[in-house]
Amino acid sequence: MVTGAASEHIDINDVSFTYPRRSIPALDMVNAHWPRGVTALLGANGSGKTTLMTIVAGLRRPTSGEVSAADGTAQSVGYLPQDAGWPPSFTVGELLEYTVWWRRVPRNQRSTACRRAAEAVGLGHRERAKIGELSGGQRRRAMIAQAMVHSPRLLILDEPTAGLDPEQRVGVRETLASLKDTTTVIISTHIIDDVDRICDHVTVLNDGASVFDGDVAAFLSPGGTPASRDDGRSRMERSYLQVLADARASGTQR
Ligand SMILES: Nc1ncnc2c1ncn2[C@@H]1O[C@H](COP(=O)(O)OP(=O)(O)OP(=O)(O)O)[C@@H](O)[C@H]1O
Repeated sequence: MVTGAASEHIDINDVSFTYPRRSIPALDMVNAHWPRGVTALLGANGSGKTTLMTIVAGLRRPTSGEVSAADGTAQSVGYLPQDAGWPPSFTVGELLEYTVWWRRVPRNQRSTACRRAAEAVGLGHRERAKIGELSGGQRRRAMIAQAMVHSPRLLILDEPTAGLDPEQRVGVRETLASLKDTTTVIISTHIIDDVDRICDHVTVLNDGASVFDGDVAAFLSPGGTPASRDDGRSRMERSYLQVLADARASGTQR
């Protein structure tokens, strides 16, 4: 459960989680400190990103450890699950109106909030379109709008740019970058370019353990960038692979 703390950070302290009927923990003593701005949560399939996001979003309790957040942040969370579903007969506008209602946005701010969120994801002209009739990328953007329509202080997005075309991805990145000053945004992604463009902070999970947690500058020079610069990999990719190689060499994996 997320508890209050005086700092602006989200602090993840020794968080472990084991799914029922599983012997191996999905998260094993994870520590991270997420500042205001955009944090990328990286890691291979099955490394524990979704599990950690659901715990920070307050949807699961850790088996042990705790997550603490600045006062008020824990009550103001937006969450986009990886497989967000919604009744296909809802229109984009209805989805947003329903969300501001149950998120208790003051009545006189609701229509502005809905319009802003729809425009932020490039769906300002599609408010009357049914969710079920949107393309996959448009539907994803509608769900991002739904996660942020109440201006949460903590916005957690599980693979927000997956399935988007390059133009849409740029649009979503710009939207997230515009929230940097007011919101703690956590995104999980397999798209390293996303990290390079908008993230301030990086956390890498490997087999349920946190193997890197720091700002982008530190991520780009984890003990020296690998020697070869002609391997066709970007700086970010080299750093990511280096962090994983170091973790595996030092046995920080199961
Ligand atoms: N509902 C569940 N019940 C049991 N085990 C689960 C459940 N959900 C996830 N796991 C296991 O927990 C571990 C972490 O999974 P998680 O979905 O958090 O990883 P992830 O990093 O988000 O992966 P991906 O990049 O594929 O989305 C995996 O070993 C997975 O098999």
